[in-house]
Amino acid sequence: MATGVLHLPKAEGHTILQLTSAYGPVYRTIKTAPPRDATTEEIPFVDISRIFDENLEVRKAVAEEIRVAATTIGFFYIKNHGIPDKVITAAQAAAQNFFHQPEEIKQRVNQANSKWFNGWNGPDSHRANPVESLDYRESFGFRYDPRYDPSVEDVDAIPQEIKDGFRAEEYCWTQTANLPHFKADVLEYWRSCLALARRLIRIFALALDLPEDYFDRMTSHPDAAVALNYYPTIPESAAKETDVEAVSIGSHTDLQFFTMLWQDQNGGLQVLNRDGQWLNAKPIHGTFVVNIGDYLMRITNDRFVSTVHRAKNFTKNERYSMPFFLGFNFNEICGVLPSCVDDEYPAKYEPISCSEWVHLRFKATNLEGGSGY
Ligand SMILES: O=C(O)CCC(=O)C(=O)O
Ligand SMILES: [Fe+2]
Repeated sequence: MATGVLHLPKAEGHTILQLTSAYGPVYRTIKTAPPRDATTEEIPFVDISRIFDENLEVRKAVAEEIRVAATTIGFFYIKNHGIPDKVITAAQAAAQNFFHQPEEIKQRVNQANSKWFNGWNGPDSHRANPVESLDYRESFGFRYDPRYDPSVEDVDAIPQEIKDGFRAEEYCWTQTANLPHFKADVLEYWRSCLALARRLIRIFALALDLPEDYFDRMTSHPDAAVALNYYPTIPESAAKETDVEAVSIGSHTDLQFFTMLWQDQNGGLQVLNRDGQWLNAKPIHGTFVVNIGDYLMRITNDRFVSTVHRAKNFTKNERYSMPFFLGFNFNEICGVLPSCVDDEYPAKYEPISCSEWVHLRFKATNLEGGSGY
């Protein structure tokens, strides 16, 4: 797959990076200069305690900060997000307990047995980017289940067309029941992220000059997934390889609306800016990193950018991250948003359902994608 890349023209100090997208392979020119730390101008901090303010003008001010970040780098940190430390710590401990188990126990919940990409991905099972190394990563992922969503009063009353899109599998919990707190702690994290994401999506609506509740109906039963990522140290021998770059998770864009990523203090997340320079998005205690996904980029007519990122763990420690991915209800069909078209910029894309979108990307990836859905 990498061979096609070599025929593309390269400028001095640059190289070409191939990426997978729902539209097929795409290419970016990137600098060969080593990654450098992002400045706060490049990846800004947004204090989101203000999204709970009663005053619309205050919420609009937050939306404006998010609009600027979303239209430039496509990444920002959120602070004062209100998710209690103890919820995060418990979920991270649950992840650690899970990944530290012998392989035969993790095999019980192997994603290979799943219909819908739930469960455990073992070492060497995924390659997020076709021209980089296999991911030095294990992960555990699970998807929206209305029974665990506190905003759902009556699961039976959910319309059939929405139910048809549910992709949860209970085996994630029955096959991990040997860890007594795993299900409770991981689901508590998922629920906290879901509640925050539902508030944030209203600020995204404001940032797009839409009524604040514009996306509410489309996210009543959303494709909301958590991945627990476990990254062992990349072995030195792999780091020395020159023909293929060793990565913890290869260069990719996330697929859906937006992602909220908690990462531990080890560092390793890198974000590709518009100049093709890799920036370290260093861990900052008490924050999440939020990034725009491909679906949001599409429905904003490319105004909001879905930015390439990857992770590399070259520390001596094992690294954990816990992204929460938000998409629309699976049956929801969305075209380019009314506020993102005008005479000068007509809609570039047809309406597409969330499920079709996910399907396209999985097809393009040969099911080798990152956890970024
Ligand atoms: O672990 C990280 O820092 C990034 C993870 C990620 O990009 C993903 O899971 O989609
Ligand atoms: Fe990602």
